[in-house]
Amino acid sequence: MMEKVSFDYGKAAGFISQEEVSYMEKLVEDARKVLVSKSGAGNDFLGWLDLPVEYDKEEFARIKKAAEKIQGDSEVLVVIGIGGSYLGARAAIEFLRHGFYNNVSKEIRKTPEIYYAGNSISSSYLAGLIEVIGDRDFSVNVISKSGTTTEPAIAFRVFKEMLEKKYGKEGAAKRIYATTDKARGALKGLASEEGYESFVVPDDVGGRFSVLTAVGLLPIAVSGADLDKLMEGAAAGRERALNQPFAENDAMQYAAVRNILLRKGKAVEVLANYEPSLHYVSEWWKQLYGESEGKDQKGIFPASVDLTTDLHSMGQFIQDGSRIMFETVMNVEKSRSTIKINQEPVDLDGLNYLAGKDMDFVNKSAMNGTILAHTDGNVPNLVVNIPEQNEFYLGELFYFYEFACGLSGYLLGVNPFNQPGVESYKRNMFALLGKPGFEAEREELLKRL
Ligand SMILES: O=P(O)(O)OC[C@H]1O[C@](O)(CO)[C@@H](O)[C@@H]1O
Repeated sequence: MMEKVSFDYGKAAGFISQEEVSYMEKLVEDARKVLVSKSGAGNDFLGWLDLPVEYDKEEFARIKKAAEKIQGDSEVLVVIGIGGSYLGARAAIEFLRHGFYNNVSKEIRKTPEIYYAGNSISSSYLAGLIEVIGDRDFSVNVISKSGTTTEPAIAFRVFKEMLEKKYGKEGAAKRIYATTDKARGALKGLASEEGYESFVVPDDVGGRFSVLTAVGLLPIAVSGADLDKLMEGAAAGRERALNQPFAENDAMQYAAVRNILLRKGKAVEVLANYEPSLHYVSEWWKQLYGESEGKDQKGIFPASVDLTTDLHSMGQFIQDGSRIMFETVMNVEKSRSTIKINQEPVDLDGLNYLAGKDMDFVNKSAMNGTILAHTDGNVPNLVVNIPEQNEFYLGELFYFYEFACGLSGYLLGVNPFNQPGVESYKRNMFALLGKPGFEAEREELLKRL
């Protein structure tokens, strides 16, 4: 059988019977029909379903060209965006490229350093980044679907001014790449006015589902990763998700099993990895599931841990704290590199019993031991197997999670494709900042502070 990203709930057998899973089959099958026929809630945001096979080929070629230009004329790329407008790119670059991407020598990396801005409002962070760039040549990819999000807009103002000081207005315009709505929003207006090269976030693709649009693809291409392979993997994932029957359909089974666990009171899902380079896959996943399912006072709270690191901090809680969670382990089957543990003539550190073994053997033993320990501690453990860290499997993994998320939202009875809840903090912040139009709210809030 061809290797693939796969889902395995075998270790959760003590918590979920085969029968229960089979009861879910019809429900998940119905959810798939609703999703694929685009007849459910939020159906105007389903462009991501077909992206791996129906993307804009002209724009795809332009993304690769722009990436080459940036690679040729910039030592640094600053990716400005927040939430779905940066997490996918960051997840992909960290998953696919060197573990110390920005720190390793240019000879090894071969592509520009990549930094992220506009994902907080910290002036210390931005000032630090400006120092890191120094007087080196750089370009900016500013990404905002709405084109009006405060965090990236502020960061962009700062970097735009820096670029214009350094290269003049015209020179700066050639180093600014704007990824935004095709017609609406302040960023679109700015891009047209100033003549920035622009890429489109399609109307029917929400931020958290946009990694396979220009939103993710331009920064990923600049990092030197292979976009074609990424899309191929996503297309393979799509093929399986859309067409395979429940018994062989990993995305459908993941949606079914997490829904069963939620109904048993497991309201938290902890996504665990054993590779630091998967940290941002978890961050991307948390937004995907959190924004899609956390509404109408419902949903599974998506949390994540980096292991074995967090076994020495959060491990106690997972093993023995409130029994509110299940755990989903991302298992990278074949590690990117191997390091052998050598024999020492005198076994002072007591590690000679591991001599001759690869570190990855130790890592996998830690993983397997932890899965069983947490299972014994009444935390159902699910596993997502990833054959190895390459573009193809990452594309497959992205699609697997996205498709399962759509199904899961429908099983929960929510609209998985909106995010009305994120507006509340924005309204308060605008009111406190004195943004025109928020005067009444401002009075009320000031009384409460
Ligand atoms: O791309 P935009 O419009 O700047 O939005 C960034 C992020 O902010 C949100 O709209 C939440 O405020 C997310 O859904 C989105 O991914």
